[in-house]
Amino acid sequence: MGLLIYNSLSRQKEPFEPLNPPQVGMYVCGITAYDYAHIGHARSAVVFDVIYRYLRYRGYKVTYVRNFTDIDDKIINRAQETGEDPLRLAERFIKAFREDMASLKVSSPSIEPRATEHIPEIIALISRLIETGYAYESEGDVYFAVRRFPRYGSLSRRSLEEMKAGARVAVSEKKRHPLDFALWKAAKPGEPSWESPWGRGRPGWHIECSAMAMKYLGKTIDIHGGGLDLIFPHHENEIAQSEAATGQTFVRYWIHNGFVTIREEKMSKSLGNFVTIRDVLAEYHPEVIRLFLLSKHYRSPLDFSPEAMAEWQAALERAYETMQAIATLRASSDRPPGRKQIRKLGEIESFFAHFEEKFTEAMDEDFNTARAIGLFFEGISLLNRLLTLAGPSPTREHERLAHCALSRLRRPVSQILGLLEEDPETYLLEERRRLIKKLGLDEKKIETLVAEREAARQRKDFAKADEIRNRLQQMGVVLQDTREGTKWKVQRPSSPA
Ligand SMILES: Nc1ncnc2c1ncn2[C@@H]1O[C@H](COP(=O)(O)OP(=O)(O)OP(=O)(O)O)[C@@H](O)[C@H]1O
Ligand SMILES: [Zn+2]
Repeated sequence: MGLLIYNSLSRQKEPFEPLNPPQVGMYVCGITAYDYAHIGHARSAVVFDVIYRYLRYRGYKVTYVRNFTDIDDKIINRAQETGEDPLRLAERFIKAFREDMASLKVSSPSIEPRATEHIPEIIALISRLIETGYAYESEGDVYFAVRRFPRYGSLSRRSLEEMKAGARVAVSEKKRHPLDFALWKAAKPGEPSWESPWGRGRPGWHIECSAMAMKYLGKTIDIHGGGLDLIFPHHENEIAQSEAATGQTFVRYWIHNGFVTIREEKMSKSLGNFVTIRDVLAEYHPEVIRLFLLSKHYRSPLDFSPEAMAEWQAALERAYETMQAIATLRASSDRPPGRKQIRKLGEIESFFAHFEEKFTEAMDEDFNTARAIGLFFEGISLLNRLLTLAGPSPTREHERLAHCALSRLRRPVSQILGLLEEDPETYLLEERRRLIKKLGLDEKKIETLVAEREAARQRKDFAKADEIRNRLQQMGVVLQDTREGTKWKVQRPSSPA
């Protein structure tokens, strides 16, 4: 079966059939650049990054457009508070957002248009809406007349009356209907503004997305995405503006991601309950953040908490430990494995032979990353079982199977989810350093003690060696004597021994 996508418009899963396969046009509403992005914004970016990666993996040629809103009330208000030029302020936060995305290994969209660079397209679209009677000018503003568009409300499935009651829209003398929304706003003193047929002013928020989406992707686009909060009014308005102007279907599949919540409440700047991507990057490896963000189906709510982060951090560390153990596994015995072992190894081999198929089946079901991640960890458990079966003297068969299984596990996990892309040794060292810092330990001191114990063992002073081992243990440092010398690890306070 092919890819199924839950379409917010029909409220059901539909087979994905782009208009002109293998081309796919995808537009996602990006940030309004007036502050550092929070982990809710990161979810939207990472979810659509994985959708973008998966469509390409499935052979589609995707043009992915994600905009920057670089002129808006929120930007102007913030700039007034800081005394900065609004366009400079937006530029600063766009730069910061790009840095955050690079850290999180979010692939760059094909095009990242900005509202202020598309004023002529926006003006042309508004002019067309006025000509066809869908929009009207009022004292230098231009509004969209929602009553002229009978399908208004089809995405959120609400009537004008229900929307009016729910949205608590500002009543304005300038508007013919309370739900009419601004396409163009007359300039106020001191605000950035552009020339237009209606005098100087600036575009409203909704029209920029219609203008930019249609400029780069045509009148009908395959996928349009954004967070759940954008369904009404933003996406409802985008449909009205675009379809009124072209007479054609604007979007074939609407995809909306659920919220990152904090104690069950939407993480948002206005509520002040947010944690920036930067804050989280200071504490966790980017792959831990990606893993957390993909750990639930993209439409479900996802609660952010230090406990949840610690859980995924420990899980990913175990996966890298397994990878490291397999990377260093070398056959030390020439004999073939015993009969009982052969059966068990056969089961493991069969799981990995079908791994990619099962993984894509999960992703085909409306990008079910939660199920794909479940498979990933099932694979890690099986690799650990394989390591146990291999024991201290692995055969060539163990070595072959371990390496083959790991590469089969790693391929889709890395290509589609953007995980397991680090060198395991480097990853584990980095995580150890992070933990040492968090626990306030002294790495140099630990290294010295480990070396002193090694020296005591060499001169067969076992009492001294044991004493040092105990001291290290009290600090949470666990020693492992291997053929390549003594290795050490810091125990995570909450993790079981
Ligand atoms: N808590 C969240 N969880 C998931 N997605 C979110 C969350 N907050 C915002 N988004 C999504 O991130 C994208 C960029 O959002 P935008 O910059 O418009 O947010 P905002 O409304 O300014 O943020 P806030 O809601 O914090 O005020 C949008 O697709 C939006 O739906
Ligand atoms: Zn938008």
